[in-house]
Amino acid sequence: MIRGSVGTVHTQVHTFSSPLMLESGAVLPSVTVAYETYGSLNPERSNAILICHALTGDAHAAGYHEGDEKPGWWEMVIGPGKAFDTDRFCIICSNVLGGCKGTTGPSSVNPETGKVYGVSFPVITIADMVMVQKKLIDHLGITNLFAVAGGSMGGMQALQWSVSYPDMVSRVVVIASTAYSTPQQIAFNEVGRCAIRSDPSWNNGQYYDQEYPASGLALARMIGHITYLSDESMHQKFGRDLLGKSVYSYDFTTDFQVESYLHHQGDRFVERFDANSYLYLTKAVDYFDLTVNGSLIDAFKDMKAKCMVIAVSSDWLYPSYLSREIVSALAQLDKTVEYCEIRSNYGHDAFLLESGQMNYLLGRFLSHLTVSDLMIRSVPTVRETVTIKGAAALMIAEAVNHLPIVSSDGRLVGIVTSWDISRSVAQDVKTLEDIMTRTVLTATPGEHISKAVNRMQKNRISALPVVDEENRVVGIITAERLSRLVVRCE
Ligand SMILES: CC(=O)SCCNC(=O)CCNC(=O)[C@H](O)C(C)(C)COP(=O)(O)OP(=O)(O)OC[C@H]1O[C@@H](n2cnc3c(N)ncnc32)[C@H](O)[C@@H]1OP(=O)(O)O
Ligand SMILES: N[C@@H](CCO)C(=O)O
Repeated sequence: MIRGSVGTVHTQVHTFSSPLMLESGAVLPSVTVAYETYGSLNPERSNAILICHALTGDAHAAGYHEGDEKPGWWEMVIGPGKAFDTDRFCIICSNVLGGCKGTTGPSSVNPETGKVYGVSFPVITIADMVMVQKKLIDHLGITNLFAVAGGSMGGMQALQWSVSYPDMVSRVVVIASTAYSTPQQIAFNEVGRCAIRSDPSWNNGQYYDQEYPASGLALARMIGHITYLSDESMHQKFGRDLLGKSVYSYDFTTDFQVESYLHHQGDRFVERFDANSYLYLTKAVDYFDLTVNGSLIDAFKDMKAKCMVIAVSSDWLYPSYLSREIVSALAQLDKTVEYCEIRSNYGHDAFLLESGQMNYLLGRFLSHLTVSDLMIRSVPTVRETVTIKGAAALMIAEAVNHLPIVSSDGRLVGIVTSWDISRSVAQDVKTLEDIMTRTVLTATPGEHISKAVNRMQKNRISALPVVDEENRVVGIITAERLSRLVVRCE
C-alpha cells in the first residue's frame, strides 16, 4: 500500500466556558483547547484514536499547515496507509493544558483579570491534561476511543486515560515512557527550570510585554535535548568533529560540532516555545506517579484497555526497565499487554524517528480487532415473561432483529429473533417460551473478531450476544453490522 500524507490541515479551537476544577483544587474559569483531526469518524463513532504529544509537541501531529515545508511532528506514522491509517481511523490530537500552542496555558489571558496568567496559572498535572482531553472527546460526541497513544509525556497521558476513564479506552499505546517519573528525570527537569528562572528576563514569569528569557529557555532545551539523544547517536552525528576549523581555538568560542548543534536546538526552541509553559509542563511530568502505595498493581486493577508498551534500546532517560514494570504489573493482573523494544541508536527521541519499526509495531497492534471493538453496546433485552407482542413491539421500536432474553439478575437465558416472531404468527404459537432459543451461542468481548465470525458462519447464525464472565449481556455482534464495518475497513 502507498503511504501518503493527510495534506493540508488546520488547527481548530473549542472553548469550554464552565469552570474546571484541577487535581490541586485550583479552578480555571474556562479552557480553550486547540486540536486537529485527520480522517473521518465512522457512523458508529467507533474508530477514533487520540494521539497525545510529548513535552514540547502540539496539536499539529500530521499533514501540512498552509505554506509550511515541514509536516506535523508524527507525520511518519499518521496518514493513509500508515500505522495510524487515516483511511480507517479518525485521528485526533490536541495541545495539552498548560501548553503554548492554542490550548490554555500560562501565556493565555486570564478571563477574570484580562491579564496574561504568567505564574498565576495554577500548577497542572497529567490527570488534568487528560481531563481536558476527555471534555474534547465528549464534545466531539465520541463515547469510546479505539486507542489512545503517545510517546514520553504522551505515553503518560495514554496510561492516565486508561486509569481515569477505563470504560472509554479500548487500546493504549505507551512509548518510551513510564508510570511514574524517576528522580533522575525530575533532576534533569529541575535543572532546566533553574536555567529559565535564573535568567533575569524571566522576571518571575512576567515577561510577555518585555524582553524574553531566551537564554534561560535555550539552556533548558540544550540540557533536555542531550537527554533525548544517546551516546551512540552523538558519536554518529558529530564524533569529535570541529566546527569550520582543524585545530582547537583555545578559547571559549564554539569548537565542536556538537556544541554548535546544541546551540542551534536551543535557539530554534526559543522561537517556538513559551518559557513558563516549559516550567508548568515539566512540573506536571515530575508529579506524574500512578503507583498506589508504591505498587502499580492497584493502579491498573480497573484498566480495561489492551496495552502495547514500547521501549527504546538506547533510551537512558526513560530506560526500558520502566516500560517492563508497566508490563509486569499488567501481566500480574492478567490484563492483555504486549511489550516490544525498538532496536535503535537514536535514544529517547527514537519514537519520532524510527519510521519502519514504529509503523510495523503500531500497525500490527491496531489491526488486531476484538469483539468489543465491533459490538453494539446498547442492546435491548427482554425478560422471559414478556409476551410475543411485547417482544415484537420492542424489536420494531429499536429496529433490531435479535432480542437476548435475560433472567431477573440480568443473566442470558435465551434469544428470540424476528424470524421466530414470524414463525409464531404462522404457527399460532402464544408464548415466548415456545419460540425462544435456550442454548445460545455467545461471544466474549476480548476474543478476536475472526473467531466470533467463524462461529457465526459455521452455525449459520446472524448474531451473537456478547457476555461477560457472569453471563451478563454487554453487547451484541450482528452480521449486518460486521459487513458494514468490514467494507469501511478494507
Ligand atoms: C514529540 C512531540 O510531541 S513534538 C516535539 C518534537 N520535536 C522536537 O523535539 C524538535 C527538536 N527535536 C529534534 O530536532 C529531534 O532531534 C528530532 C527527533 C525531532 C529530529 O531529529 P533529526 O531528524 O535526527 O534531526 P537532528 O537532531 O539531526 O537536528 C537537525 C537540526 O540540527 C541542525 N544541525 C545539525 N548539525 C548541526 C551542527 N553541527 N550545528 C548546528 N546545527 C546543526 C540541522 O541543520 C537541523 O536544523 P533544523 O531543524 O533547524 O532544520
Ligand atoms: N523531543 C521530544 C520528546 C521529549 O520527551 C519533545 O521535545 O517533546
